[in-house]
Amino acid sequence: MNASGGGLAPEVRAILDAARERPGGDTRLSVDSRPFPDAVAATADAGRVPVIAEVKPTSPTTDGVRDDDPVELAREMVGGGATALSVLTEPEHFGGSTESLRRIREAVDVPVLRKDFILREEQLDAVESDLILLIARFVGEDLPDLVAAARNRGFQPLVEVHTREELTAALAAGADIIGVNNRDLGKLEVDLGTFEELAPEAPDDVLLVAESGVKTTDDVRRMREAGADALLVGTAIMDGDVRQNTENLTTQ
Ligand SMILES: O=P(O)(O)OC[C@@H](O)[C@@H](O)c1c[nH]c2ccccc12
Repeated sequence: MNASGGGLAPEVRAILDAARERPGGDTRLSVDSRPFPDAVAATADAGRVPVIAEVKPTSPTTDGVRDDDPVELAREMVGGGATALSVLTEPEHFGGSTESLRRIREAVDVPVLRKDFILREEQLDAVESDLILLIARFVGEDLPDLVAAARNRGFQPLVEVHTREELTAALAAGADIIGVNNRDLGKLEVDLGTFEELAPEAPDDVLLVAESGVKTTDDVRRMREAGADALLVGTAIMDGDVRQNTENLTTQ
């Protein structure tokens, strides 16, 4: 299944339709990016859990909108020990903006991931970030070209997969940072077993991120035992005291 949208939840289809229309930047970016693998290694060496904390004001699977200043949320996440931040820039379904990302990246010194639904090369040029998300299912056969286009601009691509076939495609495209999304974009249901199933299939030199559905320190332990080098956590951090939530999940 690729960008045609077949087999997807209606919410996800709407997100993709909007993403297809979104313009890119006018000039090709050249980013001086903060190395994510070094940040992960430094956190692990310090005996903490590498967590990418996600600034996600809302989502199709969340009730309500969190309208605190995104920069303030980002600072609290870093204060709570986040190794990196993920910032939604999708405006219509996640309450994100490229402006939030720009301000956050200026305010913190950890690597920042741009979370959006990139489908075309020019969309990489909308705003600078350190990491950029490419979703294997949505970009289909364009994945190798987009990975190369992202790297040529200085971004570190994080390729998101959910199935064995997508993992194979990500590896063939040369991805070295791979996120396994525990959420099935067909039904929007979360199963931490997805990461457990796919992680053993990835070579050791790939940096593996467990994405979605991590709520408790038991979930953290489970994903780490299954081979997660880092965890991407949104909802469980955004819900309540952001700094405290981050601290709880980064302390092992
Ligand atoms: O809120 P959660 O369950 O902790 O999930 C975070 C993150 O993995 C999720 O927001 C996500 C994973 N892949 C995405 C792609 C686009 C937008 C959002 C996402």
